[in-house]
Amino acid sequence: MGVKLNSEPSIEISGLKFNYPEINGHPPPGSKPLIEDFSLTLNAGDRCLLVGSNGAGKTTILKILGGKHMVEPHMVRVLGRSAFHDTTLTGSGDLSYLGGEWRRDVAFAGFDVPIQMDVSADKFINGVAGIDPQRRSELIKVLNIDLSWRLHKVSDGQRRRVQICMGLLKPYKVLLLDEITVDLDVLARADLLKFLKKECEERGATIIYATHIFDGLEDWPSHIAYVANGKLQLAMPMEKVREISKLSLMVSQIFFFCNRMIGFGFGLQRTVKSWLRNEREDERKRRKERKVKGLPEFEQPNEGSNDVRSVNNGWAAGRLNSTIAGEENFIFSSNRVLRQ
Ligand SMILES: Nc1ncnc2c1ncn2[C@@H]1O[C@H](COP(=O)(O)OP(=O)(O)OP(=O)(O)O)[C@@H](O)[C@H]1O
Repeated sequence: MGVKLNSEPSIEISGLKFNYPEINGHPPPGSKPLIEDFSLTLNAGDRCLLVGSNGAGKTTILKILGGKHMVEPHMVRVLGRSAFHDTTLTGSGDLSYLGGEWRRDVAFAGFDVPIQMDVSADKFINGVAGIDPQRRSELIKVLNIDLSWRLHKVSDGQRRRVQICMGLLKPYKVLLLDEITVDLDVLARADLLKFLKKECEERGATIIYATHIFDGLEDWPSHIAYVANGKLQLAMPMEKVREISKLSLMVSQIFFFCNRMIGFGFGLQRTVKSWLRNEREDERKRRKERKVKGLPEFEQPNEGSNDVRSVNNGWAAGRLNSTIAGEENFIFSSNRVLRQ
């Protein structure tokens, strides 16, 4: 799949393990890894949707890929390099990460700029040096930005568009998107998705997009990856998903795998919903079984593997690896917390 401009994969995740460390820099002793046995390979031109329920680990995976958390270099390679250890990846703009939570600042070219200050969109966008003027104009058009906007007076969605524009100014090779379209109106979202698809098809960019919003995405991804409880449940080209989905219509009980994809006909949203519903049912069953066994209904954080210290990682506190800034001080998944 994808535009094979380079035989080397753009993204290679092999046997990724990760756990968030505590204040002492280590994960709780004996705790189960949050991300485990995670492997995924994507090539130039691939557009991968990353789906999963709240708390599944999508943001964590994207942050690891964006070099914000340290993992062993062989576990995660972006453009053949370790995102955490090779700071030129983000510095050069080859790797761009746009986070989903509302953030007040934009980090661009190493500077933190408050995006709600009294400054015009023009100054903000045109103030970045070394950008191809044609690309800049195209982005301003795609995101329908009025350069005279004063950023402290515009709406959340308008401010968000300026933020996204800043994040896309450099012609990245790998783009990590963590639900960036929540504030956008339908038209702005559709135009942005179209632009991003073109970037993959024409320039061979690789995009991973974590989202819960499937409207208008039917024809967008080339691949889909479904994550649950930090584990990759499946990852495959969309054609294959469609094939299996069709097949599952004809033969209703093919095998477990297909059951996870059944919708009545292919519908991305329906398909993902059925995965999540199955996951929730499995979880309920597990909880029931635990109760019967006299165990606490919810798994305790330190149940599971014996030694996670060896697989951890550490935390890259304060590193400015993302195009849009913001280190989070919360421990819930990003979509579980209220925005500031
Ligand atoms: N800094 C942190 N320290 C400890 N645990 C964390 C931290 N950040 C997230 N977690 C935990 O990691 C798990 C996965 O969170 P993550 O944000 O990756 O999920 P997600 O799939 O992106 O969810 P959502 O769809 O809600 O955005 C959650 O259980 C969350 O509580």
